[in-house]
Amino acid sequence: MQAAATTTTTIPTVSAHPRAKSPSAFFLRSSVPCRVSFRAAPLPNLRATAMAAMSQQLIITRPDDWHLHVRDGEVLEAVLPHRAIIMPNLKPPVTTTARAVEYREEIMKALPPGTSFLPLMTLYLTDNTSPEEIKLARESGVVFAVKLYPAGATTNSQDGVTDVFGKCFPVLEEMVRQEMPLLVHGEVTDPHVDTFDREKVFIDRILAPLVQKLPQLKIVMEHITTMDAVNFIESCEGAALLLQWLCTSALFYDYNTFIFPGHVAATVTPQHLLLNRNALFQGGLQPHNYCLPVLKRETHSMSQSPPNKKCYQLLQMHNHIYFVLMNNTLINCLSTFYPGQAIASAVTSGSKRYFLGTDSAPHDKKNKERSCGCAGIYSAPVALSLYAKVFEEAGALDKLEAFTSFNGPDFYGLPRNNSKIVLRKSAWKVPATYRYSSGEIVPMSTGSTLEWLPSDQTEE
Ligand SMILES: O=C1C[C@@H](C(=O)O)NC(=O)N1
Repeated sequence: MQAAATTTTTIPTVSAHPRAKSPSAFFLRSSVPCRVSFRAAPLPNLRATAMAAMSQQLIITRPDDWHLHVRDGEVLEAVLPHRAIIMPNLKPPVTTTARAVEYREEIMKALPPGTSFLPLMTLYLTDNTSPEEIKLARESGVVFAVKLYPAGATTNSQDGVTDVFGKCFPVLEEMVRQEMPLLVHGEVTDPHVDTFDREKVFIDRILAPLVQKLPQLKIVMEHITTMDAVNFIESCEGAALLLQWLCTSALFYDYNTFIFPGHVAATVTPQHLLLNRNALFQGGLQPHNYCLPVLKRETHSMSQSPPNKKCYQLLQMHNHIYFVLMNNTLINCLSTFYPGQAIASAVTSGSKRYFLGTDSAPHDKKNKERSCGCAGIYSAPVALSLYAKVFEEAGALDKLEAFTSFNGPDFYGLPRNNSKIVLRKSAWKVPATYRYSSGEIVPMSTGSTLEWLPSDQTEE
């Protein structure tokens, strides 16, 4: 089982906010520009002095979470954070605007008075969702996006979509008209496709054709796990840039009349940056590292060595050419030449196409450890420390804030948060479990020591 499980902590609650010193407290409230400062701490007061290890700190704009599961009932109260896109895969799922409005109220009721938290609600797309529902969703002012789960792809996805083009196309067209983003769990569920290939096949069969058919649709590929996904995102970006360049050149008149496939972005979880599939089997079966999409090969995630930025830049350049040539072989060759750390390289490169989405998915410990355990990793309390670790190891701490706090709101056309948080270079131990009223939840990196400690910016 997991490494050293020694301490237990009460699960961080919203009421702990905004002055809480819990590592989870970084996630709350909203609001504009920023400053990343990396500096020697001035030891402003006694508390700071007590933090002997504190020698560096980062002040960044308060992050958001663009992919979060807060559940309902007791777990909802236990895990609620900040401004976040709230996933709709409850039991039963949030398939209508009316239910989304209700669920939002439940979330707001779970907040202590005075807490400013903005839940951005989503609709769960089914084969039977109607274009009228999308209009209602837009009119409600509450529903922010629509989530596509291929039926059977993950937790509570049995009511998801069975045939995107056959059953949902009119709805997707309406989403374009309503400027409603589509959030995608990008895995096919075809039993003949190997679990580890499901993301790649989804891109080939669904996502690439969808971008071609509806290039105006804003799409976020959630929790990407493979180099294939990075290539896809870069290809869309490359094609958009190239078309823009061609159209602004003397050959074409008004490039605004053309539609660019530049509306595709991705969220990335801490686990898909830091862990590979070995983490599922190290020293025995590790249910708390099981999530969907499942962890992938080392070549897709982070390695011990820092990602090679030169390789990434080359890959990006070739991708742009590739998109023009539409030649699959070329990209496959490139994957052979530049293997490894695809996701970490992309995320830490400074590209605006990637942003923070933890997919933090709490399940009670007993539901994770039973004979058929649930998929989902509870990362909310540790996520920011882990993202900081990835950027630090890549020598790219100066790009952390864009990933956590700018790229998401910029892509969605929302204001950036005003408030700041502090990340101190100060070792802290992740509790073995977080308790809530009916049980306990094991967090990612349980029992281990992390180096970046987030908290609200309360002084100076
Ligand atoms: O997409 C998802 C859903 C999530 C959950 O538990 O809701 N758990 C996962 O591992 N992946």
